[in-house]
Amino acid sequence: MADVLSLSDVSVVRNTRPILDGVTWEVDASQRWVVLGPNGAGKSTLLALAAAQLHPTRGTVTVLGEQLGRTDVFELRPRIGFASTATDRRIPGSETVLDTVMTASYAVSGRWNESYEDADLKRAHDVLYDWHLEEFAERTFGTLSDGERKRVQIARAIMTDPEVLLLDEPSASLDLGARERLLRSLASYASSPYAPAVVMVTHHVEEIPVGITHGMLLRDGAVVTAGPLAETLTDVNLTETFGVNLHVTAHEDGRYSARAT
Ligand SMILES: Nc1ncnc2c1ncn2[C@@H]1O[C@H](COP(=O)(O)OP(=O)(O)OP(=O)(O)O)[C@@H](O)[C@H]1O
Repeated sequence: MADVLSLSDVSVVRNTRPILDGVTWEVDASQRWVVLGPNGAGKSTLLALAAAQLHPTRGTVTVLGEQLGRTDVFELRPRIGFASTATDRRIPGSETVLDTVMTASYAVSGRWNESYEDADLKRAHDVLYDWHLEEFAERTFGTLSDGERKRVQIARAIMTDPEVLLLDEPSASLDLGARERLLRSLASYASSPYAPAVVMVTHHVEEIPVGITHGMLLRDGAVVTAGPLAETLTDVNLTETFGVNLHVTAHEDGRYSARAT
């Protein structure tokens, strides 16, 4: 069994409709995955299962060796780094960037009465430095641009040294410069031998950072294909996934682009 994520014939049904349908997937600690698919394909639902935020209707989901439904998710969640639009909404706008990142140690949003260790403070400053956020440490989260907020969310997700990092559309809504800077930071993170397994969701092959090793293409809640990235990102697979004739180009620097034919 894969040591990070293992899904066996998993379905999630809402209003009698399967929004994930018979998904089987294994993720190892050494792998960095991208999940691609059109709007409504079920990507965020898949990530919510991996983040132990959701239980499957059918099938089994094992996260970091713990089977959902048979484990205390409140003990499991601190081992998972998760950044998504939903986690963004939970961060109070009045919180400083430093506190936003540091409160991750206590799996809370919003500083209250926790007492922080010096080690937490040092770790938070190190993470802010790595994600080019030092100058924002005392700024409040609500005053940041979209790109800065995305970086803070990722910094918060990795503050606790998670065993798996899950990122839902980390570069959505960013301008070109902010997207490229973020992709460079993600590539540098993903290429570290000390980084945990990474799973990121995106709509665009242009948003896949260098260093991603595996890909899953999802359409209508079902896996079109999954495996090593270069084998997954083919014209035929992308065309089937997105429902338009697509041509994908693998660039020499490890990035991808795609356009309709
Ligand atoms: N609680 C729910 N009740 C009913 N339908 C839901 C629920 N949650 C999600 N869905 C539906 O399930 C489908 C998959 O949603 P999901 O957010 O996982 O897709 P996605 O691939 O992440 O989409 P997007 O790219 O647009 O963010 C969508 O059609 C969505 O409307």
